[in-house]
Formats: sequence, structure tokens, C-alpha cells
Amino acid sequence: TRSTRPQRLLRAVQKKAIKGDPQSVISTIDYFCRHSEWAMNVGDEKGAILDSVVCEVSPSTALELGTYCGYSTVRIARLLPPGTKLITLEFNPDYAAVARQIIEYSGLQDKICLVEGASGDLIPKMQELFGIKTFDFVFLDHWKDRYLPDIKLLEECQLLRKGSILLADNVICPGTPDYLEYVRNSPLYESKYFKSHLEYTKVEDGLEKSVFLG
Ligand SMILES: O=C(NCCCCCn1ccnc1)c1cc(-c2ccc(F)cc2)cc(O)c1O
Ligand SMILES: [Mg+2]
Repeated sequence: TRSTRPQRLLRAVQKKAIKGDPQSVISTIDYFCRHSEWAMNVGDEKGAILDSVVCEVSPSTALELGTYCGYSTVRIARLLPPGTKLITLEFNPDYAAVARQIIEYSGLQDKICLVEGASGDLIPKMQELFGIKTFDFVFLDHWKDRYLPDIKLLEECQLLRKGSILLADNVICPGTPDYLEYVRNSPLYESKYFKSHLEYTKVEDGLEKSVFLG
């Protein structure tokens, strides 16, 4: 049967990127998505904003909701100080299988823990599974209707602390209206919108950065 888009993206990485070189994996994916097939990676334009927030936070503990092919996983992990771990949750086993191979190709597997399953089930298990007390940084890029319930779950499980940073992709396109309304109006958060574009297109999109005030 015909290969899937994530499989074709993986094949491009294995063919064109330099093994062990995260930047070449990132550049190869961006080139493939601009010139061959669009795919829902955060992309280079929003990726630069993601990079700057990760560098500013320099998190000891980080969580990514929505791995897809591992593009943003590699972007984040390549900037993490040694000894820190990025936990990334993926519901779709086919995406997870491709992401594992892209993460391994980049050479960053020691900084990343990819867990397959539903974020709603896994978030309450973060303490028992990983001994995580709180997350310094959370990147939201999974189902857009799960952003709000999942940050409420993070609050309930006391996985956020004063100063924890949430960065959410796609707050305009496809859009996460209930999440935006909540983080922009709740006294628990201080929020800021970074205007950008939907990956590899001229369509408006952006990232919302929210600081948990505790
Ligand atoms: O749906 C998206 N991501 C979630 C994928 C499934 C997550 C599964 N999962 C992982 C963990 N828990 C659940 C997404 C979509 C688009 C998009 C934009 C315009 C368009 F016309 C079509 C699509 C752009 C993105 O940047 C996205 O992130
Ligand atoms: Mg996205």
C-alpha cells in the first residue's frame, strides 16, 4: 500500500540529512515540507520563536503534547542543557513510530522520552512514571480541543509552579478559542501572543506564551 506522509518525510531525512546532526534534520524537514509535501510541523518561522522561548526558559523539565514526526521535539531537545529531559506524548502509534526514528537519526534520543498514549491519561502519571514534580516548560501542539482540558489537568495535578511557561502552537489556525479565552482572562496566567504564519504558508497563525502565576 501507498506510504504515509510521515513515512515519506522520514525517508527524506534518512536520504538527505546528516546522521547525528539535529540542525540538518530540521533543515531537511523544512525543505521537504516547502518543496515536496506540506506537513503539520511547527516549521521554521514559528520554530524560531519556539527556539527563543526555550533558550530564555532553559528548562530542567519540559513536556511536549503532540510529537507528530518529532520536528519540534528535535528543535527543543537540541537546545536543552545536558542532564535535562524532554517528555513528549503522542497518541497516534504511526506518528510515534516515525518520530522515534527521526529522533534517533538526530542523535538526541538520550534527551527525549517519547510516551505513546492519551495526554489525559498520562499527565496524572507524570510523577509516578518520571518522578517529575513540576514542569518548567510545556509545548502544546496536539489536538486543539485538548489544550484547555490538559492545562486544567496540569493545574489539578500540581505539575505547574510559579513561573512555569506554556507555549501553544496554532492558536489562530486551526485555532484554540476556548484555550485562548482561558489563559488570557484567568488570573492564574500572564499571556502574550507571538504573531506568525501557519507553517510553510502565508496564512496567519501564532504562538501564545503563558506564564503560570501560581
Ligand atoms: O492537528 C494538528 N496537530 C495535532 C495532530 C494530532 C495530535 C494527536 N495527538 C498527539 C497527542 N495527543 C493527541 C495541527 C493541524 C494543523 C493544520 C493547519 C491547517 C490545516 F489546513 C490543516 C492542519 C497545523 C498544526 O500545526 C497542527 O499542530
Ligand atoms: Mg502545530
